[in-house]
Amino acid sequence: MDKLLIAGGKRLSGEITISGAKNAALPILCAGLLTADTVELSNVPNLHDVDTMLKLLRQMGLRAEHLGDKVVMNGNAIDKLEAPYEMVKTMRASILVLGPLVARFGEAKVSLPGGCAIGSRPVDQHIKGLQAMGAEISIEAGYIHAKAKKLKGTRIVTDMITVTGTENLLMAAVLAEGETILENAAREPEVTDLANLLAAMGAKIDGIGTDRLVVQGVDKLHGASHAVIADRIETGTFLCAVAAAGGDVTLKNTRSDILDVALDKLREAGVILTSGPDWIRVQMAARPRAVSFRTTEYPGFPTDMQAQFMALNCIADGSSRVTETIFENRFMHVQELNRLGASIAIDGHTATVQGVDKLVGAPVMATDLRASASLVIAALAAQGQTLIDRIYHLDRGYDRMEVKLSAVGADIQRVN
Ligand SMILES: CC(=O)N[C@H]1[C@@H](OP(=O)(O)OP(=O)(O)OC[C@H]2O[C@@H](n3ccc(=O)[nH]c3=O)[C@H](O)[C@@H]2O)O[C@H](CO)[C@@H](O)[C@@H]1O
Ligand SMILES: C=C(OP(=O)(O)O)C(=O)O
Repeated sequence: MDKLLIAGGKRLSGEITISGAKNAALPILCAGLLTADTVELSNVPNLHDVDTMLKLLRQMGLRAEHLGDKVVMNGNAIDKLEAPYEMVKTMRASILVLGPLVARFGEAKVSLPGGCAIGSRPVDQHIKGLQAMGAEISIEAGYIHAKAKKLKGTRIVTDMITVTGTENLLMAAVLAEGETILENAAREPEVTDLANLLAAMGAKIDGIGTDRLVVQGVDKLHGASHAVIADRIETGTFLCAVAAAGGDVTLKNTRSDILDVALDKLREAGVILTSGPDWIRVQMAARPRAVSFRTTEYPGFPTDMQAQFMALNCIADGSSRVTETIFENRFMHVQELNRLGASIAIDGHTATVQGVDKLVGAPVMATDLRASASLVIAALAAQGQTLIDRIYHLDRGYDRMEVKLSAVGADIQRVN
């Protein structure tokens, strides 16, 4: 099993090119199920989750070629309307085939994802929305069976803001009969990216980028070309890495306007940031100042950046409070950070971090995707060597992270 070996204390300097967003690419690949025509994608990140999604879609009959950052897919021969447990258990985003399959083929059988390291993560809102659109849904032997001759547009108010729930219902609504209104919709840039692709495929969607999506169903969608939006979480992760290790790095092929709150927090921590339309430069020469925050839905502070900022707070001057409001169990990195010498105490949904002068390398274990990223950041700032085990979590969502970090001077290697 691969591990990362990091010798900390190196300043980072140079350029890193940011990949396309995992959380946009995954729903966008599922949108290939919605048409018999060809959809051409660029800026697709090279990630395990993308490979898993392509494997799932291919076994449904989608033809997909994947070369570099390009995917060309065609859905004119879909013949298996099922997402098996073996795949769904390795990637929760597999649930995103549910809406497109029911909308285009009137039927789907998708394994229930179950909980994961960060929370119980039910999909009741996906089911509630499809039922409101007329789908008959039963749960049997761990599978969601959904059937609808033709989905019918309606007004859906989800109980909470859900990212993949909004995406699933949006992909269902574009081929439903009549008007669907999605109230309380997620506004994450990845939802907007999916909506923009659907519009390019002929979907009629008003309110893109807002919390009220109004969709007029069409009989069919056609092919389109689309470049996946930059990964704001990969961007934020490298920004935190430079903030923690010190240095001067320019991130290319990314955007600052989809990371506003995280950038404000970095400035509060003492980081110098400058940006242009497709780049962000990060400079850090001092010890970071501690910053407190609460995770919330976009455009608030992203839960997917919580662990990385926690790592930064570990070596900051002062104490901070970090409150996680989206997932009930997203503090698994705390015990591992404490193994490196951090001083973090958890009380319910809030972690209090007392900044320490130094972290010292140790063997640690990655528990989920962003927890892994936080350990990499802490290891880059720590004295001595850190060995991070179970980095298959990291590979789910980061495109060659160790290669990108080595190129800016980090001492990081992948070992068995
Ligand atoms: C592939 C993808 O895009 N993953 C992202 C997506 O996950 P995901 O879409 O799974 O997260 P949601 O936005 O759905 O979850 C938000 C909250 O709503 C709850 N909930 C959600 C749906 C539902 O039917 N019932 C329910 O109770 C969840 O348990 C959680 O507490 O958004 C999360 C929140 O920004 C991010 O951390 C993930 O990186
Ligand atoms: C939680 C995440 O992803 P997923 O929803 O795929 O588990 C994430 O990207 O941080």
